[in-house]
Amino acid sequence: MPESTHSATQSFSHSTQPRFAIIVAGGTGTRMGADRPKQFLELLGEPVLLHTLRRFADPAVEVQQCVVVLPADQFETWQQLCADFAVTIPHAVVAGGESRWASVRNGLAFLASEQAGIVAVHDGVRPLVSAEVINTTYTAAAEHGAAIAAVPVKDSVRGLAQQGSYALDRSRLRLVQTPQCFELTLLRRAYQLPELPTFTDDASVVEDLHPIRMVPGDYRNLKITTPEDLIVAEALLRAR
Ligand SMILES: Nc1ccn([C@@H]2O[C@H](COP(=O)(O)OP(=O)(O)OP(=O)(O)O)[C@@H](O)[C@H]2O)c(=O)n1
Ligand SMILES: C[C@](O)(CO)[C@H](O)COP(=O)(O)O
Repeated sequence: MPESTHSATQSFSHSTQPRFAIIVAGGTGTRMGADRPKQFLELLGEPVLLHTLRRFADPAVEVQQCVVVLPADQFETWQQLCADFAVTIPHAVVAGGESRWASVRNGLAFLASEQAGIVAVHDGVRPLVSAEVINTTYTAAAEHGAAIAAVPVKDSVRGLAQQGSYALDRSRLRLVQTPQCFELTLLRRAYQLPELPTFTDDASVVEDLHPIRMVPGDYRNLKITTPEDLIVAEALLRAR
């Protein structure tokens, strides 16, 4: 596998490659409006972030190294939660940045530069991700260089016009989830580019360098963003 290339696309080995995970939990959860960042709120008695970390510690997923990105002022909170919940899952903790983009960049910088393999970026607030979705995304990225989980749009969708609105063809749209998996050197190159003002996900950082493969996500893999998401997430966890 080339360490770096100037061509628009690279070809990647189909063989099993080492797997790394960056779990981004460096946000403050303004839309949740809770008394603490939403990654520390409890679902069925355990912090959201602990549920998420467990998903990546599942032996069925075979992740070699897991990096958790946290707000710099929340290290002690997490340390205390790990003690309270007797967490023994090995993971590194790295300080996040002002934006999700900066948090991913910091997580990436932690992974040793000589490492090669596939890295998953996953939201710390998507605690319901299944081993199947994680494995499918890693496998597709090992084959194609870049793969993300996504689901078809179920509702009708309209765009905003200067006056009124217009219908969009939902069959050509997908809702993007995490994990988003990439060949490590590709993601490193992408995160050397300037931060996009429209940034919301890693695929948008990589797409100018390499095509993004979409693999089936899961409607249950919801992102906890606003208070009603906690109710749905608890119901889904109970149904597991
Ligand atoms: N500076 C940031 C901002 C976000 N995230 C993480 O990116 C994921 C998705 O972001 P989002 O749901 O927007 O989380 P928050 O930024 O915390 O929420 P809000 O936008 O409502 O403030 C979350 O796991 C969040 O912790 C991060 O690591 N660093
Ligand atoms: C990456 C992501 O989860 C894809 O849906 C999402 O874009 C991140 O959430 P944000 O609220 O836009 O930061």
